[in-house]
Amino acid sequence: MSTQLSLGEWLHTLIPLVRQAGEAVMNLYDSDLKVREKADRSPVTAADMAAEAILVPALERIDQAIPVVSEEQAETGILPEVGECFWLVDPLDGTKEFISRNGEFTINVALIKAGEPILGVVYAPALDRLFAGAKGLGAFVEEQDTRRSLHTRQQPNEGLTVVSSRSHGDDDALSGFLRDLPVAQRVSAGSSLKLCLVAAGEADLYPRLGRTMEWDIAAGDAVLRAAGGATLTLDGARLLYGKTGFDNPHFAAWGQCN
Ligand SMILES: Nc1ncnc2c1ncn2[C@@H]1O[C@H](COP(=O)(O)O)[C@@H](OP(=O)(O)O)[C@H]1O
Ligand SMILES: [Mg+2]
Repeated sequence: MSTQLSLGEWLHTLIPLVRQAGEAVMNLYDSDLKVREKADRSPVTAADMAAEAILVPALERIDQAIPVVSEEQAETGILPEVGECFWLVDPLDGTKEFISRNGEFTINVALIKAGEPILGVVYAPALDRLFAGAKGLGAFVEEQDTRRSLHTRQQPNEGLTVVSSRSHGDDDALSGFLRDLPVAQRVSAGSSLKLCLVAAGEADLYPRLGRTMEWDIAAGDAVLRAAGGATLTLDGARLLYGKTGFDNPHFAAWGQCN
């Protein structure tokens, strides 16, 4: 990694940038949105584009040596060659939640090194929650003008709180996956917030048995790992990033796994 900045300095630089992208998204939240459907049939709006237009040039300016892979650029075929170290950006994750105006959408920036998400910032501007974390530095959330550190929790005696997608059902597969686990309750949430809820000890498990792309989850996964959690493939291996095509296999994100 050629950057002169440490992970702590990167976090310090990124947080105002991600907040700025969040402001641009919120400026469009109450407007009359035009929604276009992409090739994968997921929606995209002017808010996705506005946030990307802030994040991508800023990251490239700070360190030209680190390639940036961003969702909407990837959709138009702009995919840089990535080496050991690169950025993954989802300028608006949970676009469906943004369109239905339930607040559960996020701006996501992650730094990948050797297949591992080593730094991530996830901002939910409508909820006033910004999650961040980096390898070796731990994880934290900023809300209501205060910052507190985040840790995953031990599995409660009464059973697991399982969080799953609000908009992308994988119900049969999910029920099968959960059949032999001690589930106390199931909750739904949009976007990468699910990973952050596990990082914050507000949930214990997020199984995703449907399609996701690396930029959807890398920042939330970085926060989760920094808070003590793990994201595993169904074979039990740690999920890796920088895969051909940037799509993910099915996975389960755990607060604590034994
Ligand atoms: N069939 C599919 N192909 C590609 N991505 C999909 C998909 N179904 C869901 N997703 C991804 O899942 C994300 C939403 O996750 P969730 O269901 O957990 O809220 C979407 O992110 P975007 O909103 O950034 O497009 C979208 O990229
Ligand atoms: Mg997106």
